[in-house]
Amino acid sequence: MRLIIREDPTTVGDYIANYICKRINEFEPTPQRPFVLGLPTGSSPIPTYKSLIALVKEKKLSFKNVVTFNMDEYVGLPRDHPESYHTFMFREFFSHIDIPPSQVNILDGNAEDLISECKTYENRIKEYGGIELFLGGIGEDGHIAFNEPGSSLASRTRIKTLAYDTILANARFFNNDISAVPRMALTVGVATVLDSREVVVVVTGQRKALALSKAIEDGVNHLWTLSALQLHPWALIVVDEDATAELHVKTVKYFKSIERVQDEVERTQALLKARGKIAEKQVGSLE
Ligand SMILES: N[C@@H]1[C@@H](O)[C@H](O)[C@@H](COP(=O)(O)O)O[C@@H]1O
Repeated sequence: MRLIIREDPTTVGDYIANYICKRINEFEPTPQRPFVLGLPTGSSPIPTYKSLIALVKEKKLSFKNVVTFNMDEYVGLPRDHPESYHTFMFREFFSHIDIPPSQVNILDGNAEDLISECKTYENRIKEYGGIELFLGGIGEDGHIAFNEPGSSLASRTRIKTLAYDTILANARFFNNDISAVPRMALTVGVATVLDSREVVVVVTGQRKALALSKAIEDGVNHLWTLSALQLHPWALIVVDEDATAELHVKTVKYFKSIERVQDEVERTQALLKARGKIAEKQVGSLE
């Protein structure tokens, strides 16, 4: 697992957006072979979405051949409710980029048969060959998507009853009216996230600090479902300084040193590649 620390939520968003942009462009998606991207809601990914929108406007990135799968959706909230995740995603992201709406997948929390909705969602992900990169956010109790404490680490897309702490935390989006917050949600499971080829998680703010320390300094534990990322071969967590408040100083120093060494390796590789190209050109001009 890699941990990248940036100054504040804006620089975290810029880092993740550039990272995703690079991955999509390197993948060279086509209509036959789209890039499959998992996406979260919440306030934490908003700076990332803003930065991705800017990259699309600057023509550095296109979502024409990207297929998305959202992590979760409330049960019973009308689709056009201002706080449904469907409304959130179009308001904050999809309406501002060039993705065809037919390539957007969001769980339907109003489906007649919620169990079959969840099964179909898992199958649709499989039909696309799995998720290439899952971007996630976390709750204060360390939940990823809506995988509340105690969720099975082998869980799949399903109906989940929300923890009272999550209902309290999300009341801010419902005029602080706790009774207006839905009690249930549909969510991808921990195993659905772990199945993705790459997972990137955004964690910002001091209120997430305990969850971050539990997830990376303690062992794998279903009470902090983000900790399951320790089992993933390609996981990256991008955080701001505030979110590191509960980490040991040595943990922060360790991950910063890894980033420095990684940068050095990448600079050297770029230099060697550039020299190789120069050499190739010289050979070419002698021929
Ligand atoms: N189901 C969502 C999570 O997927 C999200 O990560 C979390 C964090 O929200 P915020 O970023 O606003 O703190 O909110 C909800 O619980």
